[in-house]
Amino acid sequence: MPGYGGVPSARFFPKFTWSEGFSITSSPLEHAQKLWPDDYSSFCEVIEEYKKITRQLGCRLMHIMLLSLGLTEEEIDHTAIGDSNKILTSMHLNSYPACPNPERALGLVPHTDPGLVTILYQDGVSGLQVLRCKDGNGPARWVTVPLIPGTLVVNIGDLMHVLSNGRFHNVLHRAVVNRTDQRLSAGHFFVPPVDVNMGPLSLLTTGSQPVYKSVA
Ligand SMILES: O=C(O)CCC(=O)C(=O)O
Ligand SMILES: [Fe+2]
Repeated sequence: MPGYGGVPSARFFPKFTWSEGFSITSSPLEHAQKLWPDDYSSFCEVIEEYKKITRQLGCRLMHIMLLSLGLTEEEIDHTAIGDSNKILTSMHLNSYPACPNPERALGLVPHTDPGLVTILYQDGVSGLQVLRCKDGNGPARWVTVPLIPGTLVVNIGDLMHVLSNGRFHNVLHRAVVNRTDQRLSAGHFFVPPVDVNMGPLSLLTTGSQPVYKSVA
């Protein structure tokens, strides 16, 4: 749902979620006008500009990812995400206020992003964690993503995992909160056009079984 609100998946999780957010599907104008009737235009301008630039970045990144899988430019054109003009995106702005009891709360429950890729901006406070699988150094554990000023985080979503036949891994992640600082983040989510079937790229499954079925 566009506009101000909480995180829908929070209902299914035993811990309290300590966050609020603002979802933007097309233009933020209508909802921003309601929240800040006298002072919405600079917010909308910044969001539109950020969306435009990160949209180009996300589409370019996905193109490079497909090239890295061995597809030619022509083969990319024929994939479900070959026409970048048809890629759909939405944004979610997250606020995690300082929390008096951070051990008992999470900002965002563990999840994978459902789409292709997500470009995530974090302000100056860390809190994003990814689940590192069990390895020689120990059992599965949550690892905080280091906050590097001036950088964006790119998450691989479920549909990119499927499209690449499991070559690009979607990552289970969550957001933790802390006692002293509010944290802000902004996710820009990329999904395929609505009318396409998403399955493993046939070029990646010749000679072997697709790991995933197509999803509509
Ligand atoms: O706030 C964060 O660092 C994570 C946000 C996130 O995972 C999401 O919005 O899907
Ligand atoms: Fe996420």
